[in-house]
Order: sequence, then C-alpha cells, then structure tokens
Amino acid sequence: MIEFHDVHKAYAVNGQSIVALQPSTLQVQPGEIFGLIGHSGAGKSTLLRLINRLEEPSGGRIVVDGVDVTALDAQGLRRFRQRVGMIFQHFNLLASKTVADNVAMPLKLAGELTKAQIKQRVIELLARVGLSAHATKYPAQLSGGQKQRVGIARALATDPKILLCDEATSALDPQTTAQVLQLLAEINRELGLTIVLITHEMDVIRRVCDRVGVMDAGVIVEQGLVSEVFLHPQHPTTQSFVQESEGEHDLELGELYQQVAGRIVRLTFLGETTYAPLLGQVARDTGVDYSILAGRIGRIKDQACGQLTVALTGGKELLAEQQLRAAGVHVEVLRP
Ligand SMILES: Nc1ncnc2c1ncn2[C@@H]1O[C@H](COP(=O)(O)OP(=O)(O)OP(=O)(O)O)[C@@H](O)[C@H]1O
Repeated sequence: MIEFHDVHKAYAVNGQSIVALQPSTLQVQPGEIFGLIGHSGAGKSTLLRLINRLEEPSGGRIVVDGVDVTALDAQGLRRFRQRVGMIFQHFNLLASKTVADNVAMPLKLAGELTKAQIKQRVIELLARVGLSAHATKYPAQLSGGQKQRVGIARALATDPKILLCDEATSALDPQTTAQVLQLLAEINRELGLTIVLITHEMDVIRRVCDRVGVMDAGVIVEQGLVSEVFLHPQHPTTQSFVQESEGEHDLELGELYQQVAGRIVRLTFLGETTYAPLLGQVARDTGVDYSILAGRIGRIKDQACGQLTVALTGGKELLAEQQLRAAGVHVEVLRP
C-alpha cells in the first residue's frame, strides 16, 4: 500500500516558493490501478515523483508497504527503487542501445544476475510486451507504441511491485493508446502490480483505473472509485473533465430542458441494471411516459454503465422513480 500522510511539496524558484502540492493524504491499495487526473500544472507529476523520491517532499510522510520512504538513506532508497518501475511520456530510451540492451540496463545496474540470467530475463520481458521480434532493433526503428512497450519491459525488469506511469500514453495516437492501456491492465492483473498513472484524459481513467484522484492547483479535490467519480462528479474540475470526455454541454441541455414538459431526471445504471429492460417495465406499471433527452452507454473498466436523461410525464412520476431506485438505478432529479 502507498500512503501519503500530509505530504506537501514546494519548489524554490528565484528565492520564491512555488507550492506544487498542498498537504495531501492519499492511499493506494495493493494491486489496484490508481489514476491521477488534472490539468497542466495541477501537481500530478510532482505527486507521482514523490512516491519514489525523485522529488523530495517538503513535509509529511510517505509510507510504502509499511516502510517510511521519506526516512530511507541512499542505500535503502536504491533498493526501494528497484521495487518501483517507472515509464514516461517520451519513453526515455537510450538511442545508442538496442531494445534488448535497454531492457537489460536496470538488471545490469542492480548487479544481482549473471549475464546468462539477464539474457534469459530480457527474452521473457520482451515476450511479455510482444516485442520478441524486435530485440536487436534500435529505438529509432520503432513506432511510439513499440517504444513504450520497451519502456514497460525495462520498468518490469527488476520485478517491481509498483509501476508509476507518467503520462505514458500522451504521445500516442488513440489506437496505440488503447493497446498500451490494455497491456498495463494485463500486467496489473497477471503480476498483481500496483499501478499509479497520471493523465489529463478522463478516457484513460475510465478504461483502466479502479480509483481516481482529481487534482487542481496542488490539491486532490476529489477521490474515489472511478464509477462513482465518473458518474457522479462533485467538484467543478471533475465535472468539466467528465463533460469534456462526454462531449456533453450543460448549456445545450439547459436549452433543451426548456422545450420539454415534465419532471427531468438523470438515471444512472451500473453493472447488470444497464441492460435490463427496466424503463419500459416501470412505464407500463406506473403509466408514466418518458422522452429521452440525452443518453450514453459504455464501460468503466470491466463494468457496464449507462446514463439516461429523461423527461417523465403522466402523473405518477414519483412512483416511477421509486421503482427505478428499488431496482438499483441511481435517480437524480434535474428539474422537479
Ligand atoms: N522542478 C521544478 N522547479 C520549479 N517548479 C516546478 C518544478 N516542477 C514543477 N514545478 C511547478 O509545480 C507545479 C506543479 O507542476 P507538475 O509538473 O507537478 O504539474 P502537472 O500536473 O504534472 O503538470 P503537467 O501535466 O503539465 O506535467 C507547477 O506550477 C510547476 O510549474
């Protein structure tokens, strides 16, 4: 488990102090994928780099699996970092080394394996990321997605328990992003690795993360299960990320509401209720009519979810809402 206890960070710039992280408390559970989302300058990289002490905290305690990372000496820190892999937006590969040599680098630095053992381990790692055929190539001969796979293989070399991903897909096109995210999810599942990733795209969070923290100006303004935060965003920053990712605009919806009669509610379906024929049933049972104003259906990680904004008319709207709630649907009244 990764724990932040009142951790804060300020940078000194020209005699001035720039606060990048306000005192923050955070827990990342073992084996989960935790995403941090925020706009540029929100403090995401700072928080991520504090975990393996690439940045030194200005105060507070960082505890990983019971070990106070903030108190480690140089040797302890070196050993700890072997248990924390990291991948980067621009891959950070050595251009003059082959793919195999890039992946072997952390193993050579650790100095714990023989040459033959390193060779064998590199073969395994390249197979895991689907790059067995590219071992002798140089980074310049690879696509962005392949380069990031090399980065992932290198990060996994010392068998870490934690993987930190610093905007790992920001330089990739959508299709390659999806493939790299799928690989990260696979690694998380199969190796039980805890992953902390930072991104400015809600879609990345929605696809792979279990929980999310939303950052704004050095503060974690909201955190929780992705399904909860994504479907019921509380903080304005979270709301704007969700709206951006959905292409949904309050203004347009507001105009639409004026044109329809009835009680306007937003229904959120999660898991099995998503595909159940509930709405028709409830309409028949209660005699309400409904018109659909907006809707979407999709997935949050492995879970189906849907959201429908409907106008209810006909007299028994409250009863209809009651029945929907009883069936496990979250009902939010947008206009009584
Ligand atoms: N090494 C540094 N020296 C001085 N100020 C820094 C340093 N690193 C970050 N900052 C400042 O700290 C704040 C948070 O930066 P940080 O890079 O953590 O944010 P971020 O959310 O990761 O942004 P981005 O998405 O653009 O990478 C910003 O105001 C930034 O200018």
